[in-house]
Amino acid sequence: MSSQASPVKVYIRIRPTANFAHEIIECLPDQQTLKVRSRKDSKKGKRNNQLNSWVFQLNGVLHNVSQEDTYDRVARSVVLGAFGGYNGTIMCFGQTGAGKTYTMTGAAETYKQRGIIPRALQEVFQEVEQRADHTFSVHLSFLEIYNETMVDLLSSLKKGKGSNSGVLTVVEEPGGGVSVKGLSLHLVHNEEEALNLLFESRSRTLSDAKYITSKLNLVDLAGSERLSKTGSEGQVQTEAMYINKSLSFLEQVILALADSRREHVPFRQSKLTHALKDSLGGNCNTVLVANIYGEAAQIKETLSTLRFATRMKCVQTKPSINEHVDPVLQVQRLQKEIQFLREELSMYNTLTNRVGVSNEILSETQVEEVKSQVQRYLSGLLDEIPIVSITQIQEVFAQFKKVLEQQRKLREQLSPRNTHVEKAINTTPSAAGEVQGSVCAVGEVESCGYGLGLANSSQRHQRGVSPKPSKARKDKQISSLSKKEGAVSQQAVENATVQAEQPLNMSQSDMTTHEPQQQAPEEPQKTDSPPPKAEAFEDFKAERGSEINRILKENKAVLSERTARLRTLTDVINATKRDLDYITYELRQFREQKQSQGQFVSAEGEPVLEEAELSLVMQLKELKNRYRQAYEEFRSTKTEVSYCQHLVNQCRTRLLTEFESWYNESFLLPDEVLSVLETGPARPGHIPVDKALTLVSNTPHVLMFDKNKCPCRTFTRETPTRVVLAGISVLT
Ligand SMILES: Nc1ncnc2c1ncn2[C@@H]1O[C@H](COP(=O)(O)OP(=O)(O)OP(=O)(O)O)[C@@H](O)[C@H]1O
Repeated sequence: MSSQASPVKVYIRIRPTANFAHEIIECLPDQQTLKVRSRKDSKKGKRNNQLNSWVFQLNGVLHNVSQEDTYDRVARSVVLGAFGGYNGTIMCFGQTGAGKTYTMTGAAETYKQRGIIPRALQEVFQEVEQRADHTFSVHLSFLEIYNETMVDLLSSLKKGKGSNSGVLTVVEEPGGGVSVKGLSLHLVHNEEEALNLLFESRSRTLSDAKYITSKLNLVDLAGSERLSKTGSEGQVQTEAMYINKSLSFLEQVILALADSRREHVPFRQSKLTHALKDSLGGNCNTVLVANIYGEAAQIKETLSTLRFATRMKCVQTKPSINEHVDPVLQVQRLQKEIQFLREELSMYNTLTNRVGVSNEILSETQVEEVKSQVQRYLSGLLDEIPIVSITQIQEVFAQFKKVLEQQRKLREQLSPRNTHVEKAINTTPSAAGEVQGSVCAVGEVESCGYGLGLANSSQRHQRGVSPKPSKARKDKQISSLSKKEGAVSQQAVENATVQAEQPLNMSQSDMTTHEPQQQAPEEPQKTDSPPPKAEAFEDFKAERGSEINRILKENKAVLSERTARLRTLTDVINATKRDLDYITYELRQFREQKQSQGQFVSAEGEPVLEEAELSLVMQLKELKNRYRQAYEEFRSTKTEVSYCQHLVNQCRTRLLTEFESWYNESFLLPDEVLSVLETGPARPGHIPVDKALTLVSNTPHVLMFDKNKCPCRTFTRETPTRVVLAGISVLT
């Protein structure tokens, strides 16, 4: 597919600060220009009052811009582009601590401050729902590039496609794209599942003769700190060097791409540039967010980030639709179309009051209805079985055959089990049973927005697959349908409630049972016995841990509020469902009665809808609307509850972890370790006691707690580069 060159879009995001350097950095009102003024370097001790100034023209300057607006301006079009078959990459670049993770992932503490990745996932699944006429599949991968090693952060999860638990390698694809061989792909069906994968560690997809695929790369790059500034040594220095090296390779690639005279672009120099090859130089809508500090002390890093951002603006990519042709999917598409036309026809029959006329394969409910008619006919309760369609006649014969078959078996069998069979034959389905079955079908609102009197496609009788489902299986299906698609289970709501309301009081058992990975190791003996943990925890919550404790409480309050809303919605849905069932039953009774009396027709021979029937139909419509709305709100609230639940868990874990470290440092660590901690660059309050104790024999300056709390990274100096890949396939 032909494509036009399009420059990479570049945004600057400034981390909020109370010390914003207004005299140095100026954001112009067009929200696209940044002016930076700086005094020239003094050379050889001479004073230099000359000013340098630079103007950076970008696609947007995000200064004091919320997470929501950042997503709207930076990411939305790229994410939606993926639905049109365009690959997309959104990445953050910038100095350590300038806000890359905040922009990509968001603050761990609040739902409102979630970043581009969770919002992109939410948008993806909202779109999937809205585009009911397409078939989608979404896969998720999570890749970390660290010291030139690629790590699959979801490799431990089962059911991942493509994982080979071996070394990951970047491979060039025939079409010019790249992919990471061995990286596991996880099929996700909804936002909740996707977020769970993300929280646990932290695409490519399907569908028509013409189907499109796209992948979204959401990249949180490592910090671009200058090595000299980190003052690091040993292991940390090695890591920082790797990170600097891969970022400088990135810069080289950008330089080469921005220079039209350069023929060779050194993509293969590092894993990062190789993996991002099609994002930087290929078929992709690419957006860069350059994160900077607004403070005078960071001006050198800021300038270097801004220069990188400007160069990136010169890079052109060629986004094009990834369209493919698949004959198997062509068949699927036609089947879908037939299904759609059948539904349309059935809808037409219902609206024109051609009651019972059906041109499609009978649903489970309709089969049950025919069965009941046959049984009533055989027992003399019904004089004749009205003929409405070919498929219905076939089913009538099938039911007769079934009865004959059962009678034959009955005659053959002499064992006491016969009574069972006999019972089964003579038992007509109870009225309640019938209502229940039909209600499930009618209560479910069709995704295309109508479907009066239609069962959901998943509930339809699939004769080709299973012509005669057993009674037991049918019962099971019916009950599971009523649970799954009709009434909303209280269990999910209750689970959330339990979690939301769980108080966080510390006892010794809390520390060991809830957070086994943070379990305090054997405590060293100090001469002064430390205070009881429960007591110390209360002090900690009131002082050092007050902020995170406050956030935890806030999140719990939000969680409780959303859970309560979920409960209310559950009640509304269940009540609406009951009403739906009742009205459906009434309508059916009414129609059956009407049919037995003969139909009213107009002068033109059209069936006439009586007032009572019309009223029932209108009520049904109104109830379906109400049901659909409540159900939609229920689903989004459920996702929100699940997200808030994760936040509460994270805060709880953080509070406990920080308390553990604080307790260890305050009461358990030997003085020599504490003095090392005071002089080294380790962040206070974050050193697990067992690790800290090894300080005595190690180089002191290599400690830094990784803010993402990845257990294997406790002592990494920098955050590694992380890439979330969401692959989307669309059957058009
Ligand atoms: N726009 C913002 N609004 C509010 N807080 C922010 C913003 N940007 C960054 N922060 C805060 O600044 C701190 C550092 O940000 P963050 O961890 O995102 O930096 P980073 O660039 O990812 O650093 P690293 O290179 O170490 O990964 C975090 O506490 C974050 O919440």
